Amino acid sequence: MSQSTPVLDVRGLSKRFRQLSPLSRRTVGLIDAMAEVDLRVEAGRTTALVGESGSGKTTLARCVLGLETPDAGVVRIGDLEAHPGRPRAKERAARVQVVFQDPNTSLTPRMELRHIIGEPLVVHRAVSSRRELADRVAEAMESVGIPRDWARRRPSELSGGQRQRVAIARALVLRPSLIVLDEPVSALDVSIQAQIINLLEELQDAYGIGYLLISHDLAIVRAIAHSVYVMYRGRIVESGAPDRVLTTPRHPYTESLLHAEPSHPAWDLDVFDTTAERPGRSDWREGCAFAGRCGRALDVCRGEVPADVGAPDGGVLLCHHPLPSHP
Ligand SMILES: Nc1ncnc2c1ncn2[C@@H]1O[C@H](COP(=O)(O)OP(=O)(O)OP(=O)(O)O)[C@@H](O)[C@H]1O
Repeated sequence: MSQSTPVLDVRGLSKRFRQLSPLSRRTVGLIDAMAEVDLRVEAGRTTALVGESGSGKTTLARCVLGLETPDAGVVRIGDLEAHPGRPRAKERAARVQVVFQDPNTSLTPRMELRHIIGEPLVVHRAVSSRRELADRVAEAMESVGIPRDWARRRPSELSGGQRQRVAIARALVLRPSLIVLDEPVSALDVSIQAQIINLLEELQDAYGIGYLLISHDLAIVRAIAHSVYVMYRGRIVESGAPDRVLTTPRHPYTESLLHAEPSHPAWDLDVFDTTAERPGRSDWREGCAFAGRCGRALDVCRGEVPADVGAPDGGVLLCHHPLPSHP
């Protein structure tokens, strides 16, 4: 993978949650939601994070956004460095924004668009006059294809695609270097999805924004990502260029995602849900967490945590018995 300046550089990020008993609220176990994650997003590029439900994608995104404090590791956004002892959440918020999956729930339905889009500017004291506020809001609206004279309209008057444009305008208004896109089109009609994807690409080209894309939809990852990281049970098991990882995966888990894709593009079925009970090893304490589900598992996979053996394109490959490069 290329080594230009990252807008996001995550090193050794780990987060463990306490599992509480629903009755006594006592700790009954610990969940390693994310362990020793390294990840980069470069300016003007898109890094995709894929993995089934419960693999830790949201936890990683929340740690990047400063909504969750990791137990260990460093999050660098440009030259701003945050770590558990110095989270720097407020400073981070101006540089990294997020677009959520469902604009119907992420936008307050009865708030006027000018207030929804302008709010981050007010909260971060990024403007010095009402005039400047109105201009910045109008500029953000225009950049996402919403007419500036819609400023007094409300989300309840808009279609799903228009609402997602508003959510993107709100994310853009502070001119962040990084935007986390959390399933940005999966709540939209298929006919609208392509328009929003095109818009995101245009904005990236115009402003050089880095995107961290979380998506279950590999077609979207193929369409817009420049690099892809595959997460399983809190660890990155494979990474690299999408046209290599998603055509000749080396990790058996990545291959299983590709096999699940054609008939079930959302692949969040129970069988691919890491939170579901299943036989075999399920964590990384003594060996590979995927060994219990892996057709290629050897004794070593059950007894030793795999080290990164390196993917052919310079990415990560966490596997004792990877698939051949040219099957
Ligand atoms: N606040 C929390 N308290 C306890 N456990 C949590 C918490 N947040 C996440 N987890 C656990 O951490 C693991 C990773 O969850 P996470 O939501 O990050 O996965 P995900 O890949 O984003 O899943 P999805 O695609 O379903 O959103 C899961 O086992 C989840 O149950």
